[in-house]
Amino acid sequence: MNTALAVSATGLRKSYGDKLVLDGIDLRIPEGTVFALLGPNGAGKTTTVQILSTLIPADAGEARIAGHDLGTRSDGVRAAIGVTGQFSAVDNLLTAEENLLLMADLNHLSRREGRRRSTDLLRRFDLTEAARKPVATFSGGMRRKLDLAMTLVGDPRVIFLDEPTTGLDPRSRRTMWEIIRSLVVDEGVTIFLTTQYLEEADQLADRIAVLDHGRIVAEGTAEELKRRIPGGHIRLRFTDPYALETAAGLFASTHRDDEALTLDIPGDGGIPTLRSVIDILDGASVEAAGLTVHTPDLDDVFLALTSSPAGAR
Ligand SMILES: Nc1ncnc2c1ncn2[C@@H]1O[C@H](COP(=O)(O)OP(=O)(O)OP(=O)(O)O)[C@@H](O)[C@H]1O
Repeated sequence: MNTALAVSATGLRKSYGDKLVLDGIDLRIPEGTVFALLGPNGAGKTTTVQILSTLIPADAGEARIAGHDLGTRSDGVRAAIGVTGQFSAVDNLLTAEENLLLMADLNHLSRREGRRRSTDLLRRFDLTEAARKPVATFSGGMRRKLDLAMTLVGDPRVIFLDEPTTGLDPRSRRTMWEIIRSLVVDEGVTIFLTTQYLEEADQLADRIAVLDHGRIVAEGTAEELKRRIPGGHIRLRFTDPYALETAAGLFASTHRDDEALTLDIPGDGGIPTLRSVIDILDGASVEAAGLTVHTPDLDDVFLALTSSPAGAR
């Protein structure tokens, strides 16, 4: 029954001059999930976030965020969302605590409530020790954490994270991932994430949309996307060469490895394909010792679906 949508959009379009940046974007993001908008540089990710977070108007299309219409209730949208982006709101000259208290003021929290939230968030983001230090002395990872903590002061239901881990080292990236996951699991917030990192989308997102030249060229779970492109296969393992030989004769196109006693059959890892492979083996009374499904990784998906290769950036 969990069908409430945190974000829904139809036909979002945006041009700058005669450059078409978004060419009709449709989105449906259920509450309490992580959605990743994945795309190469210039695909239109930031523009999408800017429109959905009321920073810029769309030329056409409709959207509802946390139940509020973007066109007619932008104040309601703003009250329900948090945005952390490539241009962070963190003030370098202030301390972490001062930044948080400033946010509390901007959100009209009482002094007492502001202090309480700020102490809470510093603890939760492991910034208590650094609370009284100027942000100018912070590492990139600490700064990102503070940026997200500042967004949380307003208790948003939908959080837009525009490339939240770009430039972070692997350890800081993992810390951010854990924080993002805990926001969804513990508080049921909805995360709208943009990223150029396939691994990030794979790790975090319930659903991924691939944006290219202002259009969504594919959407699904990471597994669904991986299954959509060629390169996937089902690998059968046998214990004797005779079984391998017999099995190889049963399928039209295969790749066999006589030393490893394996046979690769091209195809997706969907249930119907698996069932038909097993049925064919059963029909010929050939017994396989093991079966594994190999799907291409998201890198393959990205390269296959986007016209400007990820590696060329
Ligand atoms: N204010 C603007 N005026 C003119 N063109 C713009 C403006 N903002 C964005 N664009 C253009 O729109 C296209 C999409 O930009 P956008 O920032 O949304 O892409 P992106 O997918 O977020 O890329 P990146 O990963 O580099 O941030 C780009 O070609 C960009 O040059």
